[in-house]
Amino acid sequence: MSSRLRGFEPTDSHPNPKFGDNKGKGVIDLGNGSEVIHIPRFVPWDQAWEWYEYLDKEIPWTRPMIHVFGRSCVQPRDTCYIASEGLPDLKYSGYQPYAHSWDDYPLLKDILKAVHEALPGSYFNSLVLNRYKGGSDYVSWHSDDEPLYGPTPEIASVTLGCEREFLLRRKPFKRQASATRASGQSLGKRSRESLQDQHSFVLKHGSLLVMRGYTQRDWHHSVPKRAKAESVRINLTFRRVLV
Ligand SMILES: O=C(O)CCC(=O)C(=O)O
Ligand SMILES: [Fe+2]
Repeated sequence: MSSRLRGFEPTDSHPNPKFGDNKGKGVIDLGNGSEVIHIPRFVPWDQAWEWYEYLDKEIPWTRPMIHVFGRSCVQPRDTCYIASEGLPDLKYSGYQPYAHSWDDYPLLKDILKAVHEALPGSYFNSLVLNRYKGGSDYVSWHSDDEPLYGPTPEIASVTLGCEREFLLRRKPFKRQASATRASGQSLGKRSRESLQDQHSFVLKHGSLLVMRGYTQRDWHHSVPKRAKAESVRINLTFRRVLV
């Protein structure tokens, strides 16, 4: 078994070798204008491994110092930032990543094209890459609600390599909304479902997950530590910086 397959088995095959095999696509209505789309088999298995190998080797990964709750720490995963020219700078957790050019990584342009094709009407001009070297690398609870993305950002996230759990947790309700929730018996089944406070997704090799609408305003997300995740996961989150 090749080393890249350690810990992975292709549990489902790809009958359709094209991108955007939407079979198994799930749309999850989180309520109040927030929505998640999950396409478990966005990229064919072998193609996804080619992308993984290239990115693992070619991307100038860094592990910067960040500042959260008044403390400095090393970000618990590798990262890299790509952005089109002329966009305002991204800054998060006191860190301003250097914006690399799409032109230096032609494969990223191909991946961007595939994502645009899977999501008609979308337009992404920047990309945050993450590399989780094992189960002790993680991203803690946060939302990508920086003003430069606007009030309803669409964020498309591609997973390559080791599968990891992705959690969404509703931010605390505002007073009026929680009163509505407390009187839950008057709500229909669909409304009650949409008031679920936490969702979990297993993001597999080659999958695509999209957060839309008010998901960044109303929900936090995280990729928690997992002792059993022994190998590397690369994640690409495509975003649109407003100009
Ligand atoms: O790795 C993931 O699936 C999520 C990464 C993330 O939330 C981020 O880069 O903001
Ligand atoms: Fe995020």
